[in-house]
Amino acid sequence: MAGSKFAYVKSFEIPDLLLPKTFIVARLDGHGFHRFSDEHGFVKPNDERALRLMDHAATVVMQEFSDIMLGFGESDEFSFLFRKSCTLYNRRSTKIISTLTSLFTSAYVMNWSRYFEDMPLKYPPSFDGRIVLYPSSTEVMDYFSWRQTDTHINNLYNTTFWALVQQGEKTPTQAHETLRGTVSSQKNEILFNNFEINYNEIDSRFRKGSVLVREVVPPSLSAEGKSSEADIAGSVSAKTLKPSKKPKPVYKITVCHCDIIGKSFWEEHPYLLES
Ligand SMILES: Nc1nc2c(ncn2[C@@H]2O[C@H](COP(=O)(O)OP(=O)(O)OP(=O)(O)O)[C@@H](O)[C@H]2O)c(=O)[nH]1
Ligand SMILES: [Mg+2]
Repeated sequence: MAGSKFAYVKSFEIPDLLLPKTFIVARLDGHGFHRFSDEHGFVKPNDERALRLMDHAATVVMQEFSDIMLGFGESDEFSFLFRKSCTLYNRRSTKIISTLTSLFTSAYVMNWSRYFEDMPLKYPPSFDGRIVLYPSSTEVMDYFSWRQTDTHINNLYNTTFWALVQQGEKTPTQAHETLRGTVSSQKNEILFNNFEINYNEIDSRFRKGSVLVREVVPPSLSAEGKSSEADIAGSVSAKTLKPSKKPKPVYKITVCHCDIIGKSFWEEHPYLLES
């Protein structure tokens, strides 16, 4: 319909470009997962199948979008960090977040039966998505520390709550009452003294969440790395005027459940915050 008398309506579409040279963080969150987890019989407080499915969907997203350097997931949410120089879709905000959210959701649905073999999907799950821009690496590191601290706080609370209900035979109201105003050390004591649970021995997947890192594959281990090196050597020996190619780094995505609070994780992976 370009050129028709109706085409003026296009001018109402306002550009929504993201500020250049800033870190893009996208966070997706399951919509109404309180009900979704109940209806699909998620184990309380943590369902390993559900968490692995989230990791799988996030890996699909990171394989598709090579500008995403890091993912962090807990419960029904996943955060993704894009490299600062990312020019994906000319940094159009809604194009990025809608494509990301829809790919994550379809990957979640497509792989559901791998993780929930005996539980058919009863209705289509959905996720919301948002983008936040951060000006420097300090805020990016603090963002991920914030999410992992949240994982810890929620998991310690939920673990203690469900121990009181499932093993301590308290009603949910009584369990909430017992936990009201308690600090971490008191919850640890309740777990240890009443249920012989050492919180630090609980699976790190539950305590720390999932960290998906785009790892650099050393050139010697990557076929692409080798060919890039050959390109450089070739361009020098042939004495052509072609610009010499920098070897392209080759990446793989690894999943771990490590500590990302503070600086040491980032010092071990400095390229995550480079341009
Ligand atoms: N049993 C169980 N429930 C889970 C698990 N992971 C997530 N959930 C549920 O998902 C909810 C996620 O929290 P929210 O995102 O705040 O709740 P929500 O219902 O999704 O609400 P909105 O995000 O606002 O739509 C938790 O409160 C749990 O009810 C799990 O491993 N086991
Ligand atoms: Mg949610």
